[in-house]
Amino acid sequence: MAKRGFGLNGEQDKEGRKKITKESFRRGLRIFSYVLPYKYKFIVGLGFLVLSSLTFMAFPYLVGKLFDSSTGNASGLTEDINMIAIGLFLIILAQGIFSFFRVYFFAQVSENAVADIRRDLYSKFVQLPISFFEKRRVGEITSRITTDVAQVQDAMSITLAELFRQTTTLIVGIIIIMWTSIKLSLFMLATFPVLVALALVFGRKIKGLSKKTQDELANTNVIVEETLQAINTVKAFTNEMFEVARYRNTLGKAVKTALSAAYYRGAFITFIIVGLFGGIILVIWYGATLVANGDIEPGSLISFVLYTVFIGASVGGLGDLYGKVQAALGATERILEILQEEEEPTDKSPTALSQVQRLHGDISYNQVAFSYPTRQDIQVLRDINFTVRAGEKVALVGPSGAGKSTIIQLLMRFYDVTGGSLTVDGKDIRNMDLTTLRANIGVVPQEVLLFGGSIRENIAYGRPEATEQEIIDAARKANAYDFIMTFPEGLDTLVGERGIKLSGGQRQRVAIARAILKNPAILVLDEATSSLDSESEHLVQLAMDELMKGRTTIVIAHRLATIRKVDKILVIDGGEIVEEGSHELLSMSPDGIYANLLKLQFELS
Ligand SMILES: Nc1ncnc2c1ncn2[C@@H]1O[C@H](COP(=O)(O)OP(=O)(O)OP(=O)(O)O)[C@@H](O)[C@H]1O
Repeated sequence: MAKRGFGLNGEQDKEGRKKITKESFRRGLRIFSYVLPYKYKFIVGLGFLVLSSLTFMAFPYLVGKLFDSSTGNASGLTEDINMIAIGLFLIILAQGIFSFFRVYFFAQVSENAVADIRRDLYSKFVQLPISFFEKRRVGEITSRITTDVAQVQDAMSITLAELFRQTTTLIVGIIIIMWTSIKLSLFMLATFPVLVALALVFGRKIKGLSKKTQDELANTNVIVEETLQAINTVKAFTNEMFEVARYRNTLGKAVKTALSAAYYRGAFITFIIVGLFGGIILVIWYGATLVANGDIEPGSLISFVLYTVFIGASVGGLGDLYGKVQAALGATERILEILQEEEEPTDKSPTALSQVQRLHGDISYNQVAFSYPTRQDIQVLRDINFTVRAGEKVALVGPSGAGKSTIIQLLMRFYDVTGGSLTVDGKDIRNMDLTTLRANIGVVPQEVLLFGGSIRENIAYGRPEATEQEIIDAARKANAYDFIMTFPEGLDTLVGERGIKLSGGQRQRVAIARAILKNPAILVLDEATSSLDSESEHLVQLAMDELMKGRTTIVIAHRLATIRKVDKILVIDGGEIVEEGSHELLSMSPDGIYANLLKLQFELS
């Protein structure tokens, strides 16, 4: 099951709707700050909305007059049937033109405002700390930027206009019918509120169900997303049918909810038809007796009935809109919650990267302890003490889950230490500018993920402003240039989706070229666990050696053969440093973990 919504509070139900209270409404209105830059267009759109809503109200009046003049009951301006018909036509024409401009202007406002919201959300997402993403599923985060924003857009363009139109119809309609005949109006209104109340209760139930249907559908999408992202795993485990069954199951649930929603929707429509038309028959019957008594003109009865239909339709529509406003308020709340999340303290100025101060690369871990924010009960690191002087090379070895990657994550300040301190060039990294720190660290990760663009773009990711020559030099140093040139499009070869798929060793060399281009003072090499063929391995190793020159390097080593030359090896186990020393020293103590790991790997190979 997807976790739903962020920080749902008491006023927000589990379906993500928001009770319409004064407070929630006031908070929801804050999203309209995004409309402010387009306020003039918004006001013009609003003007057309008022005009189109009001012109429409003249329609029943003129139809009544048309009827009166056809039966010879009219006088003055409304005597001429043709004139009234032309008037009617003009009104409809005006209504059509006003509606066009209303839609046009509101679309301009909502499309732009919504793009601004999406831009801000995205910019927020990429600047939020890693811990934010660990607490949520990707599908859930993307739905903020897609579904929730779409709901706000609906609210800004359609819902708001409809709300206004229906309310105007209701109020102006009631005023006009009162003015036409108090008696008939009172008769109509005596039957109407009952229908209104029932319609609202019904409407609410339906909104709840349709939201539930949407959520069930979202759950089915989560399965599609997850399995498509990990399609290799699904196939490797021959779990296709298992996934199909899982998907079918959730689809079944969605259909069940959708059908139950449809049942209520059908009943609602029946109720509206029977109830409202029944009401209209009553009004016509009573109105006919008034006409027979000479209390009102026949034309007025026709106008009255038309206004009653309008009023009825707007009441039905308002029930629908109530749910939409609720949903939009819920979506707004979730969007605003994200926009208020605290970003990482990186330097966002445009010159930040070009003016980064270069660090020496002295690193020191002082009694570092750490637990992940999502699992605070488990201490992943305890009492980690070591220093790496600028230019030195240190290797971290140890069993899987020992805490090696965590040690690196702390250096990147993806998380803050929970005990002790971590200094670079003698300064606690918590007091250091985050952009400076990260700009000085280059990472070649275990699993290199390339972006879907060209090889050139992927290398230039290390320094987007790099020149063509610098990119080529970096590719050469990384032993990547030769294989890149074997592709017909060279550096322009697309990788990933729709492009060429690079082998593990090739991807690593692209990542190395990227790191060379970044030219960091500190380097983190996370060795691939999967071994490459010896030719590829040799090329990668040479590229790594080139990359390490003159940089402080921390290697997470899985294949011990590659780290004999490092200055110091730290053996990590259970979140602690259990052995420390050079390869020669550690391999000499026969009972040591390192010596045993070495023996094990030797036997395996
Ligand atoms: N993001 C996370 N949230 C919570 N716990 C985590 C997280 N990442 C790792 N852990 C836990 O922290 C411990 C150390 O993990 P870490 O990835 O540092 O080990 P490692 O030595 O790098 O292992 P490997 O060699 O398999 O990569 C493990 O028990 C792991 O389950």
